[in-house]
Amino acid sequence: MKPRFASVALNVPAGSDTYSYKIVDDISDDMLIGRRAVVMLGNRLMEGYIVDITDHADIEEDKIKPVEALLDKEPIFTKAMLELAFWMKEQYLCPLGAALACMLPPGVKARIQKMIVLLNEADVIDNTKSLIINALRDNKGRMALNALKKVVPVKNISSVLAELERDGVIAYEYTVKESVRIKDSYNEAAVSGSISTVRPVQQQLQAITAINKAVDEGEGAFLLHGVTGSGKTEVYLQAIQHAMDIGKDAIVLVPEISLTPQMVALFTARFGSSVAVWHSRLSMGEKYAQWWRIKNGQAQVVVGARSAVFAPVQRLGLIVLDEEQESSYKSDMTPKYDAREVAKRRCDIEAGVLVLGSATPSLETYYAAGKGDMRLLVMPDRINGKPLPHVDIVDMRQEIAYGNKSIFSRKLLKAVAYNLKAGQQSILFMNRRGFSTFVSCRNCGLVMKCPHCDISLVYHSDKGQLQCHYCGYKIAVPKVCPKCKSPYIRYFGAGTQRIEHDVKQIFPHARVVRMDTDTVTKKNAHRDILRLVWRHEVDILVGTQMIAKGLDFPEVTLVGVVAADTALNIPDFRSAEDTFQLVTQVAGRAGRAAKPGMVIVQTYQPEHYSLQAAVKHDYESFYRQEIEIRERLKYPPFSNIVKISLSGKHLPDIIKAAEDMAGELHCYLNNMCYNNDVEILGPSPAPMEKIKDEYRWQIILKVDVHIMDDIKYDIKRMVDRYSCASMDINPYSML
Ligand SMILES: Nc1ncnc2c1ncn2[C@@H]1O[C@H](COP(=O)(O)OP(=O)(O)OP(=O)(O)O)[C@@H](O)[C@H]1O
Ligand SMILES: [Zn+2]
Ligand SMILES: [Zn+2]
Repeated sequence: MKPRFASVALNVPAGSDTYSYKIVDDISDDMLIGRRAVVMLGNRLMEGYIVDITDHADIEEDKIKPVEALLDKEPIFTKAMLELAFWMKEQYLCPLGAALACMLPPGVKARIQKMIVLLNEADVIDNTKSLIINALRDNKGRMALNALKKVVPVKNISSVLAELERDGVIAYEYTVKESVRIKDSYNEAAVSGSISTVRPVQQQLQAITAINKAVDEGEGAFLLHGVTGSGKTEVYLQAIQHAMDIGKDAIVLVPEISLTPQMVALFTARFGSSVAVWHSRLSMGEKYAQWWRIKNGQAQVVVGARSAVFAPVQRLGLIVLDEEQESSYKSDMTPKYDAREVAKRRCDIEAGVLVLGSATPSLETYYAAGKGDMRLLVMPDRINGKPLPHVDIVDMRQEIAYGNKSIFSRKLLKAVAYNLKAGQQSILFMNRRGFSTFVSCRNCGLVMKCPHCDISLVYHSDKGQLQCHYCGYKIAVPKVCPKCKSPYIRYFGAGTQRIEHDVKQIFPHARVVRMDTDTVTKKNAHRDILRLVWRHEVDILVGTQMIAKGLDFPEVTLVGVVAADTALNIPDFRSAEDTFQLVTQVAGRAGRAAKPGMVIVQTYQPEHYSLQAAVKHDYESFYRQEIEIRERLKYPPFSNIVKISLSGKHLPDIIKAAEDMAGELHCYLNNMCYNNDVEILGPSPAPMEKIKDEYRWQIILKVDVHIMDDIKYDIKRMVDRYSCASMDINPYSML
């Protein structure tokens, strides 16, 4: 037989994509490609993934080691998934092994143990050898290498073992332990609810028809732009049903925070035990079980957060991304992938149909739809002809001029009072948690900052603590200023705790509940709070982003955006877009059922175009103004952003590295005559200059979309030469 070699991808940070190993077993190529295997790299045993079988090796044949062991009974990656991984490697410049690793459930990573097996008890004179043989005999002829090393603590044990193996006295074996214990399969899907039938309305029907046709044809990409409460979910459900009817599978991605029990119940009510749920709150064992349910075809509908885009469905029909504008679809860890792009690519490879849905599409996506890269489906009306809520802007400067120093405008207070009286529910939205967002000394002006991060500490009233929201550092609130010893400590800036506190003072009889990451830490707390709201056992719900999107509470008629400026003032080119989206989304929680809704937006910049457009529910107008700015300033979608981050404990080193790298970049672009196609911003300190004792500098490149592929590998190579540097292509956070 001709020699065969496996190209094995390993999840190691640097180095080649694949390494060659000899195949010794008599197994067909098809049973090898996509299979997990144990191989030796240097003197380490590693788990790797066979991505190809060839008849030639990339190094001299006699230097090539054999594949030590094959894992699983059959390949775990399909050819399509391998192709997707190869694409990710090029797109995100990540190691091939890292791309493949994120397609497996976290628990699948094997713990590999090298075992020594005694084959015959030869008489030996060598002392070490007889020690080894005796030890093995005492252990029923089989020992893990590590255990043996403890019993026979000699330095040269490896070479002695090699001799014993050559003489046929011992052999090696590998035992592979999956690091998860498989518990009972996760059973969220079993709680099926009542199957309500919904009759789609005209605008839904048009969308459904178009998507279904594409699913039949196995090709197509859509942007479903439907206002809040227009019934997008029903479109997804019908399209999924259709895919299932013709024997295909569907993946539905939702932002982690929208993956509420309500959302899951909606899918399980419709599709029962065909649903697999995939989110970060699952334990490793649960994820592992779900993954295999999908892989084995027991689940045809996967509902999950970002990483569910890799769910191993067998016959992909449809991938839906709800709230496609959400930044959480972009991973900020290697591989730094964008689930929207991965979904698109996966659909192209596996003849699936992509549906991106949103009331406030990202600029990039809407631009792509405008160019014809995907088809635009519009649902301009709310279900049952419900009007969109009336939005009022309150100029907080005038409140101050009037002498109102409270965090609530007179208008908002009046509206809350009215709602309480009328027995209707209200939502107060604030996208910062804690009580006061910064604390300073009135005497010397010292601002209390985290000693590890260049960030103000946030006061948490329930614990009497100052906390850093980046590293978790906590201290008791100081009684006197640490610098000048003055007792006059002042608290500025309101967070959700403050809103809750003040609202309870003003309306002592109101039932107020707060929902943010501080109040949902306990298991089921999230569900319990939403249930209270659902049963109308709450009058006022105070919360962060967590309550801004997707929630469908019929009794909520008032939404107050307490400080629209917090999002607007973030130093990021997306801040206007984020603000428009946030205000539109949170406003969309109001007046979804019988009673009309009302929204009050408090701000110090009432004239800002993102707020003006949000007031009118005018996405188009916002888009036109924002896209013009993006084009003028060459921001995405008119360029690709490459963010090069440099971080480390020693600031001068970081600055030096940043300057050196910027010099190299300028020189490179000059030599390649790319000066007009790439703009270099910085080096400069990151907006958050220090986090967890690490200083952070950055260089931002705005790269013309046409030359990105020509230069990205060169830039990556430059960045890789600096151990303190990393790069991210089209990041979602510039902080
Ligand atoms: N054809 C229909 N007939 C009656 N009710 C419907 C129909 N379609 C959807 N609904 C109901 O309308 C409400 C709003 O729908 P849905 O939550 O899907 O809106 P959405 O477009 O996802 O909004 P958002 O962007 O705010 O999440 C839901 O309560 C849903 O059950
Ligand atoms: Zn002071
Ligand atoms: Zn900190």
